[in-house]
Order: sequence, then C-alpha cells, then structure tokens
Amino acid sequence: MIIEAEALSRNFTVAEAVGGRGLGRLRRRSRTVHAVRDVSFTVEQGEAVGYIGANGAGKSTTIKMLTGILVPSSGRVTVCGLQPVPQRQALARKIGVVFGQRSQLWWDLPLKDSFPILGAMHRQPESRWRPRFQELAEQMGLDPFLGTPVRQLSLGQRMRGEVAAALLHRPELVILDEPTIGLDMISKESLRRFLDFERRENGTTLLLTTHDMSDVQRLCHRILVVDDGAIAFDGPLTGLAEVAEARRTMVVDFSSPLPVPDLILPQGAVHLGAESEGIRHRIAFDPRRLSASALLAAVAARAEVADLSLHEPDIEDLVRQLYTSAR
Ligand SMILES: Nc1ncnc2c1ncn2[C@@H]1O[C@H](COP(=O)(O)OP(=O)(O)OP(=O)(O)O)[C@@H](O)[C@H]1O
Repeated sequence: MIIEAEALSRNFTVAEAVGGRGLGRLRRRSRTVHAVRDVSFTVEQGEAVGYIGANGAGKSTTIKMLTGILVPSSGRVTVCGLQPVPQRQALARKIGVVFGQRSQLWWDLPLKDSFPILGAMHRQPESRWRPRFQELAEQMGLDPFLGTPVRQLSLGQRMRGEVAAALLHRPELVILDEPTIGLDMISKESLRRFLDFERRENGTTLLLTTHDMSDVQRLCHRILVVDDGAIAFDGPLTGLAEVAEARRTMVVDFSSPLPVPDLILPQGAVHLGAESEGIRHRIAFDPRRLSASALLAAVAARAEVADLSLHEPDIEDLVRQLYTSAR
C-alpha cells in the first residue's frame, strides 16, 4: 500500500476580531477551523487518483499531512510505509511533489543546473541521476531550453522542468497540486501524456488535485471527493465522463438581438438562457449526439453569429451532481 490514511483530521485555531461598540472595544476570540475531518482512504501502488473538491475543501491540508509538512491533529497516516512527519527526510527520497504555483527549480540558473543539485540532495551518484535526467529530458522535450534560466521559461516549459525535477529520483509516489493550472491546451496534453506514460511504464503512483475535468478524465481511474474537510465520494470515474459529455455549453453572440422562439435548435441541444436582450444565448449540447459544428450551422442559419465560445462543465458541479444522485 502506498498511502494509508486512517481517521486523519487537522484543525486550525484562527483569531477573529469581534466588533464591539465604541473605540477600543474591539475584542478577539478564537475559532476552530476543521480543515480535514476524519479522512480515511488507501491508495495502492500504480493507481492514479484525483483528489477533488471546491476551494477550501481541505485538499492542500491533506497533501501537507501526506508529505510531512503539517502534523495531523488526530488520526494516522503512512506514505510508502513511512510516517510523514517523523520520517520526513526518508520520505522525501521516495516521493516527488509538484505544486503548480511553486517552484523547486533554481530560478536564476539555467534549467539544466538544477538537476545536479537535486541529484546531490537525493544523495544519488551522477552515474544514477544522469541517465535518468537524460531520459526525462528526451521524453519531455527539454533540450531546446535546458540552457535557459528558469525565470525566463514559459509556464509550460517550466512545468515540464518541474515534473522532470520531481521524477529525477524515481519516486514511488508523485503528488501533484494543480499541475496543469494556467497551461495552454497543448502543454496540458503533453504533461498528461507524460504522466500517464510514467505510471504505465514505471508503476509510479499518482495523486493529483485539479479543477480541470480533462486532467481527471485523461489520467485518473479513481476520484476522492472532499467536501468541507470530509470524504464525500471515493470511487471509480464511471459515470463522470458521461455526465461531463452531456453538459458542454456553447455561448453564441449574435450581431443583433434574436428572440428565443426564433432560435430553433436541433435534437441534442437545450436552450439554457438568453442575456443582453437576446444578443447572447447559452446552449447546452451533448457532443455524442450533436457535433459542435452541426450545432453552429443550425444556429448560424437563424441569424448572423458575431462570436462564440465552448465551455466544459465545472468539475465540482459535476461531481456534486454525481454523488448526490448516487446517494
Ligand atoms: N494555516 C492555516 N491556518 C488557518 N486556517 C487554515 C490554514 N490552512 C488552511 N486553513 C483553512 O482550512 C480550510 C481548508 O484549506 P485548504 O487549503 O486545505 O483547502 P483546499 O481544498 O486546498 O483549497 P484550494 O482549492 O483553494 O487550494 C480552509 O477553510 C482554510 O481557510
């Protein structure tokens, strides 16, 4: 077993100002935030698990406890057979961590110069880390920018570097916090392809938090949904993809207002609403029954289209819908 969490909880005590009447009457009182409550789950070697929940649901707090940065208030956790807090250094040699918002690379150095430092930090001889670095550089296409200082890399290039850095020591488990945030579609896809390859090829276990539906569909076989600190759903992805597919939205802006009754939609499309006095229309459609181009052709036949955009459903909405209907 790679992760075993049992009744894991973490509280924070926060100070709040309590408004009193008159000058100098401001009092402070403390309040307890139950960031993670009684969370139990296990993850087996080679699994790819999506850890999903709204902002503030407790994902980062859980990750910090798994990686030994935060001490649990109660409960037990082992990661790769180790206790994260007391055995944090030993654990660092078995896991890799990628935070979409933070960097573990040396900002002012050319990208390639971070790797010997990381190799030394993991106490690996060059004969061990160098071939792995070359393999990762090739698989992730790092060569064109290995000589560029990290601060000058594009976000997509830097994230490829971050993932290579996290995988240099061949960790058993990689924890990724929003790995594709802010990336363009092509960079997202190449990162997903690489992570999936790494899991299949080396049996590396993946645990990732994300707000991106496509990350989950592309990479994960199982999702853990956290809601207000507690696990609300733990299960396979079955059903989620179908719900997601059925809920794609096309937003169409016409050159001049179009009354709703004039917009005759083909089968598989549902009118969700009109805004700006009939200029903007929101239409839900199921791409398995009706292609985006067929829908656009039908809509454009009614009036001149000035602009359009396609939207994927919000992952939290989907998941909430899925687990409330499962209850
Ligand atoms: N150091 C801290 N002190 C006080 N409260 C905290 C602290 N860290 C987190 N919290 C609170 O715990 C709750 C869970 O926060 P956490 O960062 O784990 O959520 P999250 O699911 O990772 O959210 P996001 O998706 O926004 O990153 C929130 O209410 C947050 O305000």
